[in-house]
Amino acid sequence: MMHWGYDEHNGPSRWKELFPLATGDRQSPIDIQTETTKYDPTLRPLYPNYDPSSAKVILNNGHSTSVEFDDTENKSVLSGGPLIGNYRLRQIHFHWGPSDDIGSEHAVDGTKFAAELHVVHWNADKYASFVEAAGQPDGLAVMAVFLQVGECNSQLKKITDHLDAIKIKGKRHRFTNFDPSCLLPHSLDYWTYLGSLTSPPLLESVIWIILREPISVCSEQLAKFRNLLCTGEGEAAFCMLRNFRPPQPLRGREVRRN
Ligand SMILES: COc1ccc(C)cc1NC(=O)Nc1ccc2c(c1)[B-](O)(O)OC2
Ligand SMILES: [Zn+2]
Repeated sequence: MMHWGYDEHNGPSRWKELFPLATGDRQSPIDIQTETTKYDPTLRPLYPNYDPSSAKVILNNGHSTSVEFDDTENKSVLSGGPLIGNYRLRQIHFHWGPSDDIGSEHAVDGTKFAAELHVVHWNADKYASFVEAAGQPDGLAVMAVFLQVGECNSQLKKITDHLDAIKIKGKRHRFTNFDPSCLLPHSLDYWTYLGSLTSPPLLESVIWIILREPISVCSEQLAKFRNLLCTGEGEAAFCMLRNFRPPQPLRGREVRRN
């Protein structure tokens, strides 16, 4: 396998050949069995507090499209929920599939959504950098939001309108004055569990916070994500039709809800 991806020859079923954590006991995503989630009265409300000027750039990294934020100071942070202290916003990105009936990474009682937004934060109270935090069991906090196919999402349009400019892998475009809270649903009720990155290096450093209410996305917007290329300048063009990892074994982990 030359470089990991989501095709038959380099996809999730083969990642364990290069990334042994793939078979670890706190891997993500998972299928959330809502009947076995445990209400925890000690869980606090989520408190996202983002400064739109932290947004810097939107890019195509060959595996997804991401908006990167200035994480050199605590300008945009997530606190509350299951978290101790402030987790600093680093980037947001999306996962989707080749058709509207699949695409999310986490599932709910076996049901997948059309796509999934990940809002990635790192524990800047305890660690000096994202990469250091990514190696620690309490290093990262990722808020996941399900995208349910239906009405076009006018807030998501701020992202999909820029995808043509970053069609090719490696392309980046200035993208500022953007507060990712605009992509959150009305309710910030959530499930939470301990897991991992869902793509290599699959590090087991993520406190997952999955919002229970989805946001909407329409087929035309999903088609724009699939129009991105996972190939670079001068390479044979291949579209980014899918970039989701299927659910992984729970291995006895508890999923709590507020
Ligand atoms: C330590 O990992 C890196 C080190 C240096 C660079 C430049 C990139 C990475 N990779 C990385 O952050 N992946 C990554 C980060 C966060 C999330 C995911 C993947 B996801 O599971 O999809 O959602 C949350
Ligand atoms: Zn992700």
